Amino acid sequence: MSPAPTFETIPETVAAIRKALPEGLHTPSVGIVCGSGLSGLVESLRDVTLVPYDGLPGFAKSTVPGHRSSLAFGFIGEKQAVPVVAMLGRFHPYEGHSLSTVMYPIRVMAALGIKDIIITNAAGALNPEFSVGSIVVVRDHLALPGLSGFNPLIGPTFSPEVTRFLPVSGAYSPALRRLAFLAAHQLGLPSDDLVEGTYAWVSGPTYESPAEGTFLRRVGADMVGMSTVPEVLAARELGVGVLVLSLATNKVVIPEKYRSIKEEVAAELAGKKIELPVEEVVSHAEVLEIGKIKGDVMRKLVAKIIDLIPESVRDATQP
Ligand SMILES: O=P(O)(O)O[C@@H]1C[C@H](O)[C@@H](CO)O1
Ligand SMILES: Nc1nc2[nH]cnc2c(=O)[nH]1
Repeated sequence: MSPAPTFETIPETVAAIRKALPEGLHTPSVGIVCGSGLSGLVESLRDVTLVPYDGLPGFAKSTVPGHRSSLAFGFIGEKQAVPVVAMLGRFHPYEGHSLSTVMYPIRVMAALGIKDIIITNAAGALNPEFSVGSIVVVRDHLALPGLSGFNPLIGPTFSPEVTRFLPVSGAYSPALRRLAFLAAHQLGLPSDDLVEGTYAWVSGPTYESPAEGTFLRRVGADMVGMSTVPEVLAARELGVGVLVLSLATNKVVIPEKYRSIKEEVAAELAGKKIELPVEEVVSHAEVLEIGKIKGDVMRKLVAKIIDLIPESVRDATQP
């Protein structure tokens, strides 16, 4: 595991990034995090400058297929040219990265000047009403590792300026969530394409057992994934407005009734013909495939949302 970066290295990282950038991109106002298979969001950017993570103090390398390892700086928007920075690839604790490493790029983007951040991820749908391909505007989270002793903010506070006790009841900006639905309307997306829900953060890298899926659904989660919440906390700690868009790449297996091998054997011994159920298995390849199929919709949505953020909001710290 790379040594956990601290706030002391931020100025050094910011200086290294700015050195690689043309003048107009030194202070991006919106950050984007591209989830698994969603690095194509970068195609909305104009006049792109890529800054590889390699060589940036405090940055690690993403080891997950579907995650590149670069920051992309550029402009987005039809109405206005909004300077943005996108993370093409994120860090996950299951890769062996410390939680400080996972949060570090968010803290660097805040130091560069972002006022809002749009965090995307690929996640499993627990809510039976959601379809594969639905985009979920996250309204709340269940931080399972946080509740069990691995809150990303445990330890010395990141800097002397941030609060020790961060409230998270309003972490997901209602103003930005509203813009997401307005943007979907303006793009003419079918109403079922964009839904609202609660994201459960688990450590991974295993997908959920049927009992775990059942448990998470019963305690109120609509989606489950292995990222995002540490990034949300890091952003909120620094007053950055947060919007999370979760792409439902698969349905989590939640059995109505467990298959009974005992009953199957009894039926077989009694000479009865039985129909064996098809076993559903989630795979990262399937996750990436849905990312590819829905990537263009996600890209247009993110670009439209950024276009709709009024300058007054981008220039002020979100409530
Ligand atoms: O980085 P995200 O949260 O988009 O990636 C999800 C969670 C795991 O990293 C991976 C599992 O398929 O996709
Ligand atoms: N934990 C978890 N993460 C995912 N990322 C994409 N799909 C899934 C899933 O089903 N479970």
